[in-house]
Amino acid sequence: MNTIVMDDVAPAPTDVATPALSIRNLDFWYGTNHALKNISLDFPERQVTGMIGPSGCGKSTLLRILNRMYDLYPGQRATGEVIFDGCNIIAPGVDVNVLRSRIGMVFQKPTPFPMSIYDNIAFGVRLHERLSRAEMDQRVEDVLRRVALWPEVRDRLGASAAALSGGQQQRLCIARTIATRPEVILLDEPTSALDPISTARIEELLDELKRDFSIAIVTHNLQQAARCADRVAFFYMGELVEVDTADQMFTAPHKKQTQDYITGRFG
Ligand SMILES: Nc1ncnc2c1ncn2[C@@H]1O[C@H](COP(=O)(O)OP(=O)(O)OP(=O)(O)O)[C@@H](O)[C@H]1O
Repeated sequence: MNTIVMDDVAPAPTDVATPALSIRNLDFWYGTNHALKNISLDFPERQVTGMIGPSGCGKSTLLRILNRMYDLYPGQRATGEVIFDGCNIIAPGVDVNVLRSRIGMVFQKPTPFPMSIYDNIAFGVRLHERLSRAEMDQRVEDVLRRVALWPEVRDRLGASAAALSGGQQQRLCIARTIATRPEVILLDEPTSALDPISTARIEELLDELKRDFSIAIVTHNLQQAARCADRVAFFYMGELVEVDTADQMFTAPHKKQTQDYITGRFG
């Protein structure tokens, strides 16, 4: 297992049995725009955590913090702690390449690399591991089977990934993400560009993947959050309003803002 850092930190108090990730007192700024305010949230191991809330409430911003995507942009700044494997991953000194192999990200629009189906998967693996050709072939097959894409592509692994359908491309992107064997998978509205059948297949896949991975998903689709998530966090204007089990959130949320949002009174 590659290590990310540097200084260990004391475990944070938590309300979940085993958090894969713990956010404590997190603030985030885009220049002077204070986009996230004092967020504390745990992501339980091997569960799906759904993040919901109206447009602009900070869901995607939070997801991008979790694998340090904001590092790429000057003027964006986070304070607080995100504890992963005993380290604060937003502190200086973190190896972001290792971090991104252990906390993988899948985007809204399928973003296969402009290369073959095989190389889309092998590319990231080669950055972190030295596998023989046979081992790499096996890794590619394993992850394509895992996302239920193998029967559709086994005879054309050398073909361009761009020739796949949108739903197939998104499953390839998930295969690419799990190929480096991360502990956490972040998904930012992964089905919003897909048809209902492709969406259902991705949702089934999430249910299967949570046996091995801890998953955080941002979605605008409340039915999707109810179907896929074990826990749901509701955000509003940069603040975390409420987090609870999906059952509780969709049947009897504690806060009025949550209730108004899930019953469609705003958003
Ligand atoms: N690159 C940026 N520069 C400046 N402000 C930004 C940037 N990206 C997002 N913001 C602002 O940060 C806040 C949170 O945006 P974010 O995209 O995280 O919200 P969201 O809940 O994911 O919205 P949506 O559901 O529409 O994707 C918003 O006020 C938004 O305008």
